[in-house]
Amino acid sequence: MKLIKAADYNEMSRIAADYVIAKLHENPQIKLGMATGDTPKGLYRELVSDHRKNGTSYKGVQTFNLDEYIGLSSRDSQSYRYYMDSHLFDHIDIDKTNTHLPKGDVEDAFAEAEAYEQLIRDSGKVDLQILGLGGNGHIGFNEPGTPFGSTAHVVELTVATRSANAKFFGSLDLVPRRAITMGIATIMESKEILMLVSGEGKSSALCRLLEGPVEEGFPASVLRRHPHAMVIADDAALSLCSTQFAEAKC
Ligand SMILES: O=P(O)(O)OC[C@H]1O[C@](O)(CO)[C@@H](O)[C@@H]1O
Repeated sequence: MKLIKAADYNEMSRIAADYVIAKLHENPQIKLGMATGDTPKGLYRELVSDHRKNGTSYKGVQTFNLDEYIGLSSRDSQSYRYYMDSHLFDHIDIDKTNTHLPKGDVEDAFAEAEAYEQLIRDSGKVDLQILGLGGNGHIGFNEPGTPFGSTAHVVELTVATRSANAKFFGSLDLVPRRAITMGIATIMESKEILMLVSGEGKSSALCRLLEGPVEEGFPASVLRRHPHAMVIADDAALSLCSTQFAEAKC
């Protein structure tokens, strides 16, 4: 796993954007795996700004999001579909029919999870998967203990994850209890993975990812088995990690 150090959130976002844009120029039909949450907002802001300034086109791009809350429709301002439209898709020239997320407002969430896995498989491999890091090590909504072999599935969210996301809903009670997420095997099928980590609050999780064992109890640790995984972390996120690792520039 490769580690790139950034001074702060803005630098992390710019480095990530430059990387994504370079990949997009190499392959205008790139399949991007998208993440939500606070962390990638700066990346999306940079992509929008580059699109406006330099005209980078997304006409041939397909996207596949990691997850969606069960029970929220695409019009709900807390749904991940709404997040993606408002932070990125509405501001670039992407064909929205090429942007994919699991549907949260379906009758049969289990069937939707299976259909989403199939859709990703039928589309070929995701070229570049963007990830954030949950404080408990979750990636997508794969909570600690999720088997590394898991494909897209319905998940009961932990209180830790719901509490972390209560900031978006205003109260814990309003955070949905279930979600559909790509599985860990789905994520690991991507040709390349780019994880973004920012802030002191993520530092102990980041150290465990960089220095701890690879184990299902800490889902993100699986990335150490991926041949092309890269983490861009800012100084605050690296602040608790061992000096030796924190100073390593790969
Ligand atoms: O970027 P944040 O808001 O810290 O969230 C980290 C991770 O948690 C999630 O929001 C899910 O809880 C992911 O989508 C995200 O990658």
